[in-house]
Amino acid sequence: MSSRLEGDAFLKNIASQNDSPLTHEEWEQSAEQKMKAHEFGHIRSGAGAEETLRRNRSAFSKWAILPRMLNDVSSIDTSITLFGHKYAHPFLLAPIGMQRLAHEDGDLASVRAAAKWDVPFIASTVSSYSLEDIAEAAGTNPRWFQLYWSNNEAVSYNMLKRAEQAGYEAIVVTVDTVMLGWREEDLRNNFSPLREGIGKANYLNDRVFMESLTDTSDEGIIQGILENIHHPSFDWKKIEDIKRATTLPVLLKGILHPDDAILAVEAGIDGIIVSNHGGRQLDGVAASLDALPLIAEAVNGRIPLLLDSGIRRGTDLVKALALGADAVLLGRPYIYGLAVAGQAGVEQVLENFIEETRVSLALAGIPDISKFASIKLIRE
Ligand SMILES: Cc1cc2nc3c(=O)[nH]c(=O)nc-3n(C[C@H](O)[C@H](O)[C@H](O)COP(=O)(O)O)c2cc1C
Ligand SMILES: O=C(O)C(=O)c1ccccc1
Repeated sequence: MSSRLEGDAFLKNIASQNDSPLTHEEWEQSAEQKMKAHEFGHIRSGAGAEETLRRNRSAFSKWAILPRMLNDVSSIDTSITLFGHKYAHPFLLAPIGMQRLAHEDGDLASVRAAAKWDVPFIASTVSSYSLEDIAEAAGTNPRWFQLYWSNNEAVSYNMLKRAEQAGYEAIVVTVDTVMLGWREEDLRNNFSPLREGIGKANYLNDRVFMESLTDTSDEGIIQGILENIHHPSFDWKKIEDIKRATTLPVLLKGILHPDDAILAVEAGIDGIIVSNHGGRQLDGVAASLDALPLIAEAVNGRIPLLLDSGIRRGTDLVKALALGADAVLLGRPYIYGLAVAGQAGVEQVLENFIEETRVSLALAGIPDISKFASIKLIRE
């Protein structure tokens, strides 16, 4: 796939000869054509009646930007600093499990594409390749590790240690998935990628997990994963334990209520990812964009706020940052790139997102991200 954009963005956009999909909707359509219906359905769908999935998009169109003019935007600095690390762009790749559903090379292709554009990658607990293999493919590119708590706590702590040893820079603890949401698409198709072993790499590589099994057949391993990943007794006490167990910054992913954001700050948490898991967990909850202003007010700058669920283009990023986010996560869009064309597809999706973000920041009058306070949004 040839590069759409090289050199000056304006001239490049006009001269583009690239015939790959452009919008998120086009990538989604191409992915649907390539994939088996139940596999595509697992990625696309939300929980329940998909109210939240739809709301994640409509929330963005309810806000309109009041850009600033005459700010000299000839050079745009998109870099941000989180936990003492400087990152080139104000976005990261969201943790998405079982990427082998989309492409054989799975997470390895995604992390290589991320490395090409200096975009940090968040590896999932239920990845298709182990966190060590993903780290090796990342090379020097920054990566974070997303932890799903295991009922066998020793497995969780061992995964934390492995992530530290493999050079991960932060731990993302997902708190909205103590059990899977009511996923009607998967129920209809009787499909569970976890049951098919597509997300087992981190467990196979975990000495503590493997030694805990009485039955180490394929079936015994899957059973062990299912028993560990269903963790309804997860609570704030364990969050404090996790915080004590690692030297890395710890973020909570899946916070929507401002009071939970305050508890997170009080527990010494280093960052919050405002998220509703892409509408895949509790249906009917607020769009993360709508929860963000309340959380920003409660947290009052004490720790960084990230946001995901519904980010599809550069202008979405501008709105999220204007409402108080320090950075956003890109989810389904890069998985569709992966499904359509492997690493090259993810590279193309990221390149378009980076370039649209750059143009959007320039036209909003924001030459560098620290100037965000100057732009306003109005609610339609
Ligand atoms: C197929 C799929 C798998 C996911 N797996 C994980 C996961 O393993 N861990 C996690 O914390 N979030 C997971 N998520 C949620 C994403 O990290 C992110 O919150 C969500 O995709 C954001 O919504 P969006 O993709 O619509 O923008 C998954 C999402 C999808 C679509
Ligand atoms: O599909 C998901 O959204 C997800 O996060 C997940 C987590 C564990 C097992 C299967 C899916």
